[in-house]
Amino acid sequence: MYLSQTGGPSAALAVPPLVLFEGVTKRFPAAGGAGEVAALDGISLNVPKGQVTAIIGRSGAGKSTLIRLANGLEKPTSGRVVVDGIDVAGLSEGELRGIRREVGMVFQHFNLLASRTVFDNVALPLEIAGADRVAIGTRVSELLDLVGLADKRNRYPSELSGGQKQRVGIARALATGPKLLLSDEATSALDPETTRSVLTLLKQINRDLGLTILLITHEMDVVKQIADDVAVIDRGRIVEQGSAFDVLATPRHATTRSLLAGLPGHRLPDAFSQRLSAAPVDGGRAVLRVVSAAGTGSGLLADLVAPLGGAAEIIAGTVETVGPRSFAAFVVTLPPYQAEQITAASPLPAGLLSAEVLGYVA
Ligand SMILES: Nc1ncnc2c1ncn2[C@@H]1O[C@H](COP(=O)(O)OP(=O)(O)OP(=O)(O)O)[C@@H](O)[C@H]1O
Repeated sequence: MYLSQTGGPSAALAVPPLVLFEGVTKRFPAAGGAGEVAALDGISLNVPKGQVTAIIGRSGAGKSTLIRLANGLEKPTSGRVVVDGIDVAGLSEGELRGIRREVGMVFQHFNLLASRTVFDNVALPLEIAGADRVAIGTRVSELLDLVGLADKRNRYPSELSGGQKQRVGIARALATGPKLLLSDEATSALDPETTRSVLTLLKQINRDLGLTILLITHEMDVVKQIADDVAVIDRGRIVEQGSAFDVLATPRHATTRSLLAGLPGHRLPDAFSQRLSAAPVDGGRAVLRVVSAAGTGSGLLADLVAPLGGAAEIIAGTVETVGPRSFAAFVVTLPPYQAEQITAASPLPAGLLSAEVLGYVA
C-alpha cells in the first residue's frame, strides 16, 4: 500500500513550454538490418520556458535520442518536436542551421577542438554564423568572463582541467545567444566538487539569462542541485514526471524507485532487505518508509514522531534538499497494525507526504 500527498501541480503545468514533444516516436534500423529498434515510443513532454528540466532513465532508455531531437540532430519517425513555436521535424538542413543558433549543446566529453585555443573554440559558432572579427572579440570576452576563464583565453584544451574544459564548452554553447541549452551528461566526467561548481554556473546562467535547460543525467545529485522538473524515461516512454521535489521525495513508478534506490533515504539497510517478507510475520514488525516535509518550520520531529507512536524504531533516515525545499525520509519498524493505520489514513497524518509499507520482518 502506498499513499502520497505531495501531488501539487508541477511548474511544467504553469509555465508555457519552450519545447514541446508531441506523440514522438523514433525508430532505428536494428543491427544486422533485421527489424527496427523503437528508441522512443509515443513521448509527450513539455519543457517549460526558463526552467531546468532533467531527463533521467537507465542506459538505453532513449535519453540521448530525445534531446538530439530538440536540435534536429535526429528527426522523429512520427510526432512533432516544437521548439519556440517551430516544428523542427519539418525543417530543411538550411533552416535547421538557423535553429541550431537558438539551441546550444554541452557534451560529457566537452568536444573541444584540440588545435584551437580557448578563445578560438568559443569563437567557432560565431565564425560559422558569419559574425565579424570585432563582434566576435567582444562576445567571446564577455563569455569567458561569464564562465570565469578570462585568464585562459590563449590556452589550449590540453592545458585545462576537466572543469575548465566544460566551462569552455558552456561558453561555446552560449556564443550565439541560444534560448535553449541541451546538456548531455555534462558533469559525468567530473569529480564531485567540480561537478558542483559547473552546476552552480549552469544554474546561474539559467537564472540570470533566463535560459531554458534540458539535461540528461544519471546522477541524482545533478537533479537535486539544479532541476526544477524531472521526467523519467523507460524503454522509450515517459513513465513519471513532475517537480524535482515530488519525484525525488515520493517516486511512484517502479523505474523511478529503482533509479533512486541507492540514495540514503530510499535504501533499506542490507540486513533488513535480506529478511524482508511480503506478508506479516507472527509477532513481527512492519517496515515503513515515511517522507515528511522538512525545514518548513512545521515542527518536523513532532510531526514525524506523533503519527508513528512511541513504538517506532528508526533504522535509516536522511534529510535531502532539492532546490529550495527539503524532505526527511525515514525507514522505521513498528507493529503491523500501527503501520496499517498510518497508510490507511486519508488524508495522511499531518506532516507526512507519503507512507509505504516496504514489507515485514520477524
Ligand atoms: N543511430 C542509432 N542506430 C540504431 N540504434 C540506435 C541509434 N541510436 C540509438 N539507438 C538505440 O536506441 C535506444 C536508445 O538509445 P539512447 O542512446 O537514446 O539511450 P540513452 O538513454 O541515452 O542511453 P545511455 O544512457 O546509455 O547513453 C538504444 O536501444 C540504442 O541502442
